[in-house]
Amino acid sequence: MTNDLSRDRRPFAELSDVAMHYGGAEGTLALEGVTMNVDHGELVAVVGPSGCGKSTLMRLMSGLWLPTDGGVIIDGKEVDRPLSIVGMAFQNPTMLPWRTILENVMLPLEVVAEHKHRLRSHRAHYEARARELLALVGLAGFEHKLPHQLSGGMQQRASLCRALIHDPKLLMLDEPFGALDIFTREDLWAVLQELWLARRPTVMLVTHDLREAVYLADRIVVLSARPGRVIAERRVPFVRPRRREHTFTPEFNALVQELRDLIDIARQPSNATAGEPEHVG
Ligand SMILES: Nc1ncnc2c1ncn2[C@@H]1O[C@H](COP(=O)(O)OP(=O)(O)OP(=O)(O)O)[C@@H](O)[C@H]1O
Repeated sequence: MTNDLSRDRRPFAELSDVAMHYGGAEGTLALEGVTMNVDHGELVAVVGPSGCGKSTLMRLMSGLWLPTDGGVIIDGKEVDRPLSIVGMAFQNPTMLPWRTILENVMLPLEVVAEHKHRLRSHRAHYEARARELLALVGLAGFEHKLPHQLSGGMQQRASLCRALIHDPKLLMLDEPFGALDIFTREDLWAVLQELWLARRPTVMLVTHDLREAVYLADRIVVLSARPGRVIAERRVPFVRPRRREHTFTPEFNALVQELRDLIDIARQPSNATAGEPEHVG
């Protein structure tokens, strides 16, 4: 009992002095000295200059790569292999073109060993869950369409459902709305917020869009230019659910501007090896 309680008090994700060196000593140092925690159910956005190691951070947290230095602990366990408790969505929704939207959403249940068994015995339950998610993102009635029959924004909605179908404890979103027009993107911020509020998975969101980070995140982590280090963190104080009209308030825009200034500083090469991160909020 005591152990369970103490485990619950631990952050959900703990990164300690993490470094990632691709291709050995002569290769690319993508991240260095990254130390950060993420709480259970927290939505953290990671921003930083292009190529600073944001996607690398996501790969290390999901166990797709192992760090060359330091440690990553997720949900109390050292990460030493790809995690099955992760759901992922990327800039490109990568739906399998020959499968219907419903079949694409169900895909993670078929490929992750521990879910395969459950799918066999509880197919009706999972299919109902897939339909429920699709309805939540506005895709009721499109279950039996093929991906090419949907717009990019609709495919991205479906890919969020696919990332959530197995109720992952950790949702990794790498530029999920980067390829979409601004109107669709803003619609999907609201959709994502609703999905997150419904079940509260821990979410890591990589984005180049600072308005997106401020709209969605509880906390924003700013990385330096490569090798990426945490140079600042900002807590986002705005109440939820956030709405589009909030993005026009002076407080919202002041935070976006502050992040923009931090990234400008981060982009200067001399700041890639800045010292202790600055924590605010
Ligand atoms: N598999 C790999 N092998 C070698 N180098 C890699 C690999 N993946 C990434 N890198 C390098 O590591 C650095 C960080 O890449 P990463 O994709 O993590 O950055 P990013 O911040 O996500 O980039 P962007 O903002 O452009 O999406 C880059 O210099 C990249 O070229």
